[in-house]
Amino acid sequence: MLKKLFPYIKLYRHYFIMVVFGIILVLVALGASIFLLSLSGWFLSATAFVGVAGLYTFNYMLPAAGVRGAAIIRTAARYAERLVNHNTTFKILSYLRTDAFKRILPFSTRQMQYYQKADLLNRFIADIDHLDHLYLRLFMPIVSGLLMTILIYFAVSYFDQTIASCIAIILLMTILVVPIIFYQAGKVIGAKIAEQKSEYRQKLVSYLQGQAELILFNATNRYRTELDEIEQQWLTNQQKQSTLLSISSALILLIIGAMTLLIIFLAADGIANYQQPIIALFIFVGLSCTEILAPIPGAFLFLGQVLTSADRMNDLMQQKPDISFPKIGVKADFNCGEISFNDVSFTYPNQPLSVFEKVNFTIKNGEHIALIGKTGCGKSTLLSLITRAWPIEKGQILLNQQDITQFDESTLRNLMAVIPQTISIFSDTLRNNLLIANPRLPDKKLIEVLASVELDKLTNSEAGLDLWLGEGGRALSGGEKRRIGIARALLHNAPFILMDEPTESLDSQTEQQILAIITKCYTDKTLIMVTHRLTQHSWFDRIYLMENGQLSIAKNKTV
Ligand SMILES: Nc1ncnc2c1ncn2[C@@H]1O[C@H](COP(=O)(O)OP(=O)(O)OP(=O)(O)O)[C@@H](O)[C@H]1O
Repeated sequence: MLKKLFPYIKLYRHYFIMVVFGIILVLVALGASIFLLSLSGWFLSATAFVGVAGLYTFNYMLPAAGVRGAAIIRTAARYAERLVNHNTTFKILSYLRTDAFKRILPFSTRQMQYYQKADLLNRFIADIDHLDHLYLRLFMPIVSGLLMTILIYFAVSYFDQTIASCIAIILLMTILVVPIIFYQAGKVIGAKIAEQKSEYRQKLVSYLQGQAELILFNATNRYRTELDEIEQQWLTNQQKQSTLLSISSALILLIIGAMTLLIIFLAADGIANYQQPIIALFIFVGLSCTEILAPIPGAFLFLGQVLTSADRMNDLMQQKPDISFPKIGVKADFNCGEISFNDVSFTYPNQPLSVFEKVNFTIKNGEHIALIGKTGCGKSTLLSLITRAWPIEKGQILLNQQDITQFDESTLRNLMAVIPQTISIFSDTLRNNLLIANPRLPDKKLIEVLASVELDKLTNSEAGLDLWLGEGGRALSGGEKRRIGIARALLHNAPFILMDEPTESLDSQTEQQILAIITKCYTDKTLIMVTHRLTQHSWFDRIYLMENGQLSIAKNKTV
């Protein structure tokens, strides 16, 4: 169990001072609370005991001031404790989220494909949130409970050693034994809740994203029923967890009640030795221990949930990236674009058949290449090997005679502009959608490039480059999205251009327009275009056919 939680417990060392400060404040708040109740109990008993005669002999002022002081300290310490401890938790959670995000950023496509987007989101939000129980619900109550037990022991033993020992033993046993019982009782339920929450969120996201298809195929109700079933199971488990929580509170009350009876019994035994109001003080110390014990069983009830979340985060965070880039790579020549594949073989993980076997070809600077082949023959895969989305199994890919593994990530990205099959439009302005390709360009350049891809009508509106695109913005047609992709590639201004079916699913007129833009804009770049329909074949220097894991030249301009 500790092994699973260790990576998260380790994080507390970054916030050591705040954690210690938090513990001190909890102790002050608990101490003030116990002192307040015990003193009030004693004060009431003492005043009743002295009766009217006490009006002249009893010092009312000092205990009353003590009660007031303890009440003020308790309120202030409780407030400060909440402030400090919640602040520490937020800091730890944000550190954890940032750290988790940094770790998954370098993951390869292979590693990312095992996680659905909704699952990742759930790990980042719900699982990390569960880990906050570790500090506020587990660590804090146990540590403060143990320290408070020691303090109470020394305070009460000033009056009576036996009663002090009795309180300390009962508190200690409760802090050490009760959590184990409730951890065992809540382990399975907690794990199920964490899993069901994740499953529900993933299904809900798919349900919302696939609304159009579900409605068209009349499958909304079926899907909704599955969703409701998971929700029902989740609620049932939450109900069981709440029942256990109530039982734990009842058990603590029972323990406190039994302890108070024992204190009365022990105090009554030595009644001749005490001033009578002191007995009330003992009783109220016992009763006020509820504050120490109340959060403990609940904390362990949630431990199963915390452990499942820790498992899910460990699974993500302990992976090493498949693809690593050197921190300082070799220098690249940005004025040349020559690419070579030397005996490159590649098989997708856990697949029986390889996609390529010993593929060899060289594309010279400025050449334009079309790559054709049947669906599923591996055209897109070939492009993704050049971008290092997947690690190659055997062979070598060279860009300007340098192995691609020797470039640092930023240099490799600056060497190539990629136009993928699906162009992502971000929910942002037209300007920011273009600047992802090159953040330092002035508006003038953006407008110029938009004009060259025949998208100037977008900037003709009043908003200009501030036109909002993506969700909630102006919906772009398929052809317009492709043009945005081409504009980004132009702004990136790299020697290699990789295009994955840039005219797929466009009507023939738009296709002609897009191809005309490509042939006009990329004349002096080295270009590889994956395509199914080859309409501008005279423009290409060579056409490669991919078949059975091999590349062959289907047409050569010079032949
Ligand atoms: N992530 C993956 N894991 C396992 N196999 C994959 C993965 N991606 C693609 N494949 C398989 O590898 C083969 C080549 O896929 P690829 O997408 O490169 O083909 P393609 O020629 O580009 O197809 P299309 O013309 O339909 O886009 C296919 O059989 C595909 O099922």
